[in-house]
Amino acid sequence: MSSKPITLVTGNANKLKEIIKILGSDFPRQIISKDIDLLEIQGSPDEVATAKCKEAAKVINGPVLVEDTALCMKSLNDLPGVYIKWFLKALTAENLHKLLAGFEDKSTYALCTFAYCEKDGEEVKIFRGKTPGMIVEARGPRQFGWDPCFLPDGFDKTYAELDSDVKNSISHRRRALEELKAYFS
Ligand SMILES: O=c1nc[nH]c2c1ncn2[C@H]1C[C@H](O)[C@@H](COP(=O)(O)OP(=O)(O)OP(=O)(O)O)O1
Ligand SMILES: [Mg+2]
Repeated sequence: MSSKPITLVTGNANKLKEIIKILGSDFPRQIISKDIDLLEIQGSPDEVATAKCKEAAKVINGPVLVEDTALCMKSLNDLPGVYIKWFLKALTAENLHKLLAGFEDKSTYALCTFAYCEKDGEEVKIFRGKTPGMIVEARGPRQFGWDPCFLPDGFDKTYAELDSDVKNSISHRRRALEELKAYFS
């Protein structure tokens, strides 16, 4: 495996902050970030992350890491899934819970999919993390996406209400990064 710095490509500053915090100072590879809004295809979370990674590898001459986050509602057969960004944009966090207004079952899981590739044309490695919970009316700071609407199982606070260290200890992103850390160490 190369020891070149890894370029993390994301247009989302909140994601970047969490990833750097979770990886911590003992991660063996240097991470540099690049803010490019990559084209996102339609498909499964793995397909979306893989396509993003290949796209990033074409732009960056070296190791690249990308991440895609999906929010999967059981009553909607896992939609909005990878399309959550557009649903959130259209509805805002204030109205997201209304998607499930006609359904008893509010259970939803957050899924984080990282895709890593050494360079353009090389195999793409996938790392996944999932956190189960449910959708509630927005509560807490409106700082990061759907955080105010997601109540992780076992907690009485939404992601937005939880201390960031607590979110980072149980989040979909944390769980995916544990897999990634295991691969790189
Ligand atoms: O932990 C999270 N807590 C709350 N909201 C979150 C979280 N993680 C992603 N999100 C939001 C951002 C975007 O509205 C959608 C995922 O879409 P997604 O394409 O992965 O993110 P993005 O386009 O903002 O950044 P990127 O440039 O890395 O693709 O869910
Ligand atoms: Mg995106």
